[in-house]
Amino acid sequence: MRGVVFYDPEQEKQNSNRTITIFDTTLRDGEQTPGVTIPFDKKIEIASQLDKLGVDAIEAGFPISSPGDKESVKRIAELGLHADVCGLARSVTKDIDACIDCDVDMIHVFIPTSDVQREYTIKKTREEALNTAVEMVEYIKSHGFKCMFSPMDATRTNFDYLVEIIKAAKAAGCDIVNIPDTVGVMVPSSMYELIYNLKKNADMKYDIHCHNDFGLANANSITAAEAGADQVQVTVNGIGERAGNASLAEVVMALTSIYGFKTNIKTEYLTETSKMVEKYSGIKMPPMIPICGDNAFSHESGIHSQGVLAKSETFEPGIMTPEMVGQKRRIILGKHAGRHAVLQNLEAVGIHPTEDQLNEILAKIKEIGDRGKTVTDADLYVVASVVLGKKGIDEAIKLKEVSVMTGNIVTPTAVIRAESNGKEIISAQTGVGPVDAALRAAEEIVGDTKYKIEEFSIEAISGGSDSLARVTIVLANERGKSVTAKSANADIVMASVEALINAMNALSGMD
Ligand SMILES: CC(=O)SCCNC(=O)CCNC(=O)[C@H](O)C(C)(C)COP(=O)(O)OP(=O)(O)OC[C@H]1O[C@@H](n2cnc3c(N)ncnc32)[C@H](O)[C@@H]1OP(=O)(O)O
Ligand SMILES: CC(C)C(=O)C(=O)O
Repeated sequence: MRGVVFYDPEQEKQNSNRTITIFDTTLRDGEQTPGVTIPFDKKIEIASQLDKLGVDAIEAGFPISSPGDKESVKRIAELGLHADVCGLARSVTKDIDACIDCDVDMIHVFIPTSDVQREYTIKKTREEALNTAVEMVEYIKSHGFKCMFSPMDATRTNFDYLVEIIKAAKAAGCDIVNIPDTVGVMVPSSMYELIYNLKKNADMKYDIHCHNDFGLANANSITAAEAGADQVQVTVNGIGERAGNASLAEVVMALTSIYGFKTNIKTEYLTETSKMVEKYSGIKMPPMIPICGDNAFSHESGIHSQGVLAKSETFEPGIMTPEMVGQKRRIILGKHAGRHAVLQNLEAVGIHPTEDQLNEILAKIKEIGDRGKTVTDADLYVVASVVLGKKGIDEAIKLKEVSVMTGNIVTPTAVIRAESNGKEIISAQTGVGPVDAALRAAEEIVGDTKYKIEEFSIEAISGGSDSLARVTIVLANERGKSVTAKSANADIVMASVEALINAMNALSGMD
């Protein structure tokens, strides 16, 4: 294991000889997140992205659950992906038949084995549940499909019974047994003991499926791999029932970067995959989530920024870099910033202040930060322009008027009047909505191919219909230089246009 005090080279050698396969269940357990339905076409896109990422298996859905789910599992199975496509089935033949109809590669059949679930859900005795499981595995195998068997709630199941049912499933031809920690009650030490003892008593290929009720899903999954599990079940961003599942990015990076295991994941696609699932599931990730979160490689504190600028490993793990996971390192300016960070951000856009100017710029940034604002690239440029007496804000684009027309029987249309380099310009555009129309019109002020909006996000700062809208825009010029600008306004169209004009002003100053 790397990055720990007690480094054990023998353990690292053993781990590096093992490839842990990744079974992704974003489209099945992930979609069981309360309130989440991923549209059909987005499921197809996510499946293709997961395949590009290199997951070994994709649980595409639960075909019996709805005609729509069955259709999407079938369509994903037809894509000809490199990953095995799997469908979920209860221990009833109609569920298995629905998976067979989809022509998946693998059928995942489950039956509750803990006393509480067995008695209160399927109402079968231990013996009846075991016999049903055997029948179902035999049914799947007789149709020529790969079979994964899950004794559901395995971690609350009597150990001797668990071994007995696993042995029976193995004898019936099951290819891999999944051990679900259905309600997330394990801790790493009990998980290690369970998998180690299962391997000893019922030698089999094992998969692990951990829920995050106590926040231990990732740790338990990794420990299961250490104890001998061959495969881990994960979801992108850890979405899933209740508190969710183990997170694909976090488990994969810990397995590979810390423990030295191999996986087939092309880690440079982790962040784009996370962003795709965030968008299509509607479950917004907090900035501080590991690996793919916006803050995962961001530094605002002056001491950290200075260290990272000198050598990134001072305040980053080093064994995992932003590039490895498709991220960017960001030096954020705010009330905690220091001179090194400000200087580097200015020099990156060709501004070279004197010592005194730098101190003045820093003081102004702290003033803005103390008012609770993050200082965007656009803010920094305006501050630097004023301090350096260089192209001031007076020469920038000045917004004079924004008017929009929208409704159910008119095409959304916007008119913008602005002054650019002393010349008045009026532009009008239509769009899919009022914000789109207004942004198109604003872009036209400088010529619509000069800048490209790389990112646009809008959020309501306070609740209610009178909430302030905060817009963040990342704008790039033809040479690939980009700036971030924000604006807040009670009117979403105004907030959007102001953010775009702020960004244009910052970029035009750098031309
Ligand atoms: C831990 C997990 O994530 S398991 C997967 C959970 N996912 C889902 O439930 C999402 C999709 N589910 C659905 O669309 C529906 O629940 C369906 C189509 C599967 C079943 O719907 P319904 O027939 O209306 O039953 P309902 O959902 O109310 O109850 C579940 C039934 O499945 C039975 N059941 C549950 N698990 C199993 C199992 N592994 N094997 C056999 N039967 C099972 C229950 O005993 C109950 O049967 P009953 O109706 O005879 O009492
Ligand atoms: C179907 C099984 C594997 C499951 O999702 C669980 O037990 O959480």
